[in-house]
Amino acid sequence: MATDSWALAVDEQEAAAESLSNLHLKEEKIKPDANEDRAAQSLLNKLIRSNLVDNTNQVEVLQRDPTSPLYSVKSFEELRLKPQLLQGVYAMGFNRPSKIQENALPLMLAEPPQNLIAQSQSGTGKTAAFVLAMLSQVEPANSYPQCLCLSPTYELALQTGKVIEQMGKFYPELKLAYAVRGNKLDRGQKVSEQIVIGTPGTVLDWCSKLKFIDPKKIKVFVLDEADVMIATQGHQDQSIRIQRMLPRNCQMLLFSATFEDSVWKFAQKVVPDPNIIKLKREEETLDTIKQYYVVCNNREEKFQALCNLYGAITIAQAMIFCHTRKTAGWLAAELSKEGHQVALLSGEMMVEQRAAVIERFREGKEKVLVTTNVCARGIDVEQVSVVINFDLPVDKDGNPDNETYLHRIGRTGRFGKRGLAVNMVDSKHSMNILNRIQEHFNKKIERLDTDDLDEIEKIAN
Ligand SMILES: Nc1ncnc2c1ncn2[C@@H]1O[C@H](COP(=O)(O)OP(=O)(O)OP(=O)(O)O)[C@@H](O)[C@H]1O
Repeated sequence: MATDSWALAVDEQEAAAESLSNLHLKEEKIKPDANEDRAAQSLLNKLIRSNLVDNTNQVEVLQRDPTSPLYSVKSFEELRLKPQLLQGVYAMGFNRPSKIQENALPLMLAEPPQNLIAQSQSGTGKTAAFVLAMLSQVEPANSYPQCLCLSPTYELALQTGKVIEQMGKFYPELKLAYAVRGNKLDRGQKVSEQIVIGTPGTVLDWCSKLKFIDPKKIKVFVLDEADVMIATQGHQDQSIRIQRMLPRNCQMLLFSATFEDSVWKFAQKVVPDPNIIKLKREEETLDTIKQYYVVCNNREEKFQALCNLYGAITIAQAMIFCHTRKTAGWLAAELSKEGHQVALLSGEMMVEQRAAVIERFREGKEKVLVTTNVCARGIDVEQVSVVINFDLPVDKDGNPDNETYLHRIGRTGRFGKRGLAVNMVDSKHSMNILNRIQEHFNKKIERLDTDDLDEIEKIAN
């Protein structure tokens, strides 16, 4: 997150300078902080995802009881799900369990139910897994909450709710309630729905102050997106307070896309005696990428160099990365003035708007996408074969951000597709950054003269 907060800080500085010059001192703009951005990123990923993220890495399983046999399933039938649920799974187009589901589902559906902490990158099937676990444990004849799921934001709760509704489609007696801000019940009323999904603050109120839910009757407790959750002030404490109200034999499940120390500490507080499942991210490499750099003196020259390259890069689809929203906005506008069709993906846009832009890009309706690092993080657009670093990625201290560099232009070995990366260098400082990136990966980055048409022709092929 270091880079993100750095870029946000740069944006804030720019915005501050702007507002000073406009003498709008009192109308201080409220900017989304890095945490909100993390939740937005997660939502964005959900909105644009239509498939599982493939992963060939081995799943690491740490069982609470190492002597019990390790089960994994290769089909949904093996799980002996209720027929209505199996029907729901197939209606969603799932033919077989994903890698993480192969191991997580037997553990979650075991008798007695087991606690679980699971970590794997976004899009690997975690949500579908815990939704299935909740739906399997519910007794529809009982009209009170039995499964409780915490999500970091209202929007993320709605997304998970949709999955519950889809998967439970053939289970009409099963009902779902949303414990989110603005969803009001009358005093003294009780929630009759069997599954409750909500944000920590509201769920805590519903369980304690307002007593809409009897926490002692909860059988399955899910804490989703733990990494996003703990990034929001107060959510960690609220989640722990909710967990403390649940019965001892309640099944506790926690999911996270990343696993920093802070997430791990939190997970251990809310999930006693856990089984642990981890799936590493697929490694990315620069082996199949041709890397170049272009020397310029300032932003205008970088723009000119980009225009020279434009014909060559638009043979395929390209992404252009800038450090701040402001540069990205400026660049997209300049390119448009030159008559180039480009799309802009910026942090100022609503998440839904961002999703629409990415969707158009994915469908090939847009060939060039200008964006900032913060905005593009975590978005995998596989067909992109050209990446332009209009600004090189740096961290908050101005050092090269190698991880982001690799993530922007690298490919997972399996796809092995060829790619092209062009880095714009406009100062001694950025040349130094480039050299350090080169050294770090021990991969040569060639100089490119964008006035030399033959050379440009060569890189495009
Ligand atoms: N077994 C499966 N077979 C095919 N598709 C699946 C399967 N499980 C999940 N999917 C689909 O793959 C996509 C990603 O799944 P899911 O949302 O469960 O992942 P996730 O790990 O929870 O991601 P996130 O961390 O973003 O919430 C969804 O579109 C989902 O419908």
